[in-house]
Amino acid sequence: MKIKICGITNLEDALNAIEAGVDALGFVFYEKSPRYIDPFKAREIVEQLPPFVQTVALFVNENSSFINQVCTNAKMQLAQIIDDDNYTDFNILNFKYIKVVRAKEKKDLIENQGNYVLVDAFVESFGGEGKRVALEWFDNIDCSKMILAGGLNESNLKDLKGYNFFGVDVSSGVEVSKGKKDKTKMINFVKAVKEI
Ligand SMILES: O=C(O)c1ccccc1N[C@@H]1O[C@H](COP(=O)(O)O)[C@@H](O)[C@H]1O
Repeated sequence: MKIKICGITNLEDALNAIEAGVDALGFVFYEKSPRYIDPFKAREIVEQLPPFVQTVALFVNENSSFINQVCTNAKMQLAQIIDDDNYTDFNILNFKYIKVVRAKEKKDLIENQGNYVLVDAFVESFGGEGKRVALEWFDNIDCSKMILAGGLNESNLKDLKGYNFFGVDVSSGVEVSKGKKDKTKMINFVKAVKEI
């Protein structure tokens, strides 16, 4: 199962996450988030990373030229896009992307089966609040292309057994405070994923 840690704001956390064994690092380019990072500061971090780690740029209701510009400036490889208001024209994006499904009910999952999507719990602030998606909504759903986010931590990952998620994404569950990751929590999170 692939593992992404989101809300990276500094090099130390990025390197600790990689040492723990994650596949992808997320950078938040949504200015209202406490985990926001300036694109050029993100680039400085990215330039010091080892190979084979995917860099993911998170956007909330942004137009495609902004997304292209930030991904270029910050050297991002994949855009993670919340697009509730249809601001993004996906046809003119220069980068690979994954859409975020902010799940409010099981129907939201049924509609997105078979596509690579990141499923997060619906929260007014758009994410990073530790709120979980009701796991029973995934019963009888094909989760093999879904990345689950929302309220995951080292203790509740065992609940995902049997669902066959493509990946998991975490932010607050591995933090000491908003925007600062905890090395031990990241190590334990990765270990717990491998035990699923
Ligand atoms: O992390 C944020 O601050 C954030 C802001 C706006 C939209 C999304 C955000 N984070 C995403 O939310 C998921 C779930 O976070 P958590 O694990 O429940 O704290 C996280 O994986 C980010 O992709």
